[in-house]
Amino acid sequence: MTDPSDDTSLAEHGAEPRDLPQPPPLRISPQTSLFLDFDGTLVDIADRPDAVVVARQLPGLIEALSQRLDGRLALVSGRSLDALETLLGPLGVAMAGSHGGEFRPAAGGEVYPLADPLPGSIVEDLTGFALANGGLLVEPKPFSVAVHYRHHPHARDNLLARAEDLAAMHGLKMKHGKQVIELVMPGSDKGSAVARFMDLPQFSGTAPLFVGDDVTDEDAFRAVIRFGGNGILVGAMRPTAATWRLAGVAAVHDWLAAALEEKTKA
Ligand SMILES: O=P(O)(O)OC[C@H]1O[C@H](O[C@H]2O[C@H](CO)[C@@H](O)[C@H](O)[C@H]2O)[C@H](O)[C@@H](O)[C@@H]1O
Repeated sequence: MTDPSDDTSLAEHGAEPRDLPQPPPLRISPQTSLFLDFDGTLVDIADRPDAVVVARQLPGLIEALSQRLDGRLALVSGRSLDALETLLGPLGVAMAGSHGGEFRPAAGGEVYPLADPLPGSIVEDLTGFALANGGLLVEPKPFSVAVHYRHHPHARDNLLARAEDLAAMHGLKMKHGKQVIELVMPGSDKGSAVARFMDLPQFSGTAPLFVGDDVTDEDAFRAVIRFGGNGILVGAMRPTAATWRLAGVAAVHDWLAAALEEKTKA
């Protein structure tokens, strides 16, 4: 581990927080709805965004759970919806992408913007910065842009400063994920995406669970609590609004798969 943002910020908060218990088994019931983050939750973090390995059984597992939950499952990711479908295939589940900027309420249905498009000048500015600083990876998305410094740790502080300036100049939100700085259009985050899903008839009145690993998932953890649900942190313990914790991606897969097995046995 080379960067504290991979191990989201024990250092920033000083004292080590008390650990969280494991979640109870996931129950397939009309009161359950499920929101899943992608990177660090369903796939392990890799060197580059396009280098993640999607487990062969993962798309089928997500679709089967969504079917068993009668559509009360959504992926809520910082990635664009296009990037998610490139990696997972044309998945028949609800999704929100670009940190909540892109909202697709139904499998294969229309995509609604929850924010204004990111001005092209922001991507141009950051692309210039990336070239001038050794070639950082710039990942433009419809409502946000990510600049990855995983292979250029020396550029982190200058990138943070540049992104802070751009955020202040253009009224954008800045997010510091796992060795990535993202500028996001205001008006959407993972919490507002969860709230939009909870307005839909199939999610309404359920106790939502959100499973995520990153600091950008904290908005969603707080949102599910407002709806009477709980957050599940994935990975190492850190200060969090989550209630429970799973150790890593493999533990998430096991927890999800066990719910299907339980249902099959019932
Ligand atoms: O909300 P998520 O689904 O967790 O997406 C968060 C960001 O994930 C991706 O970047 C992270 O994963 C990469 C692949 O493991 C890794 O190389 C990078 O360092 C991580 O920051 C993705 O590229 C971003 O667009 C997402 O916002």
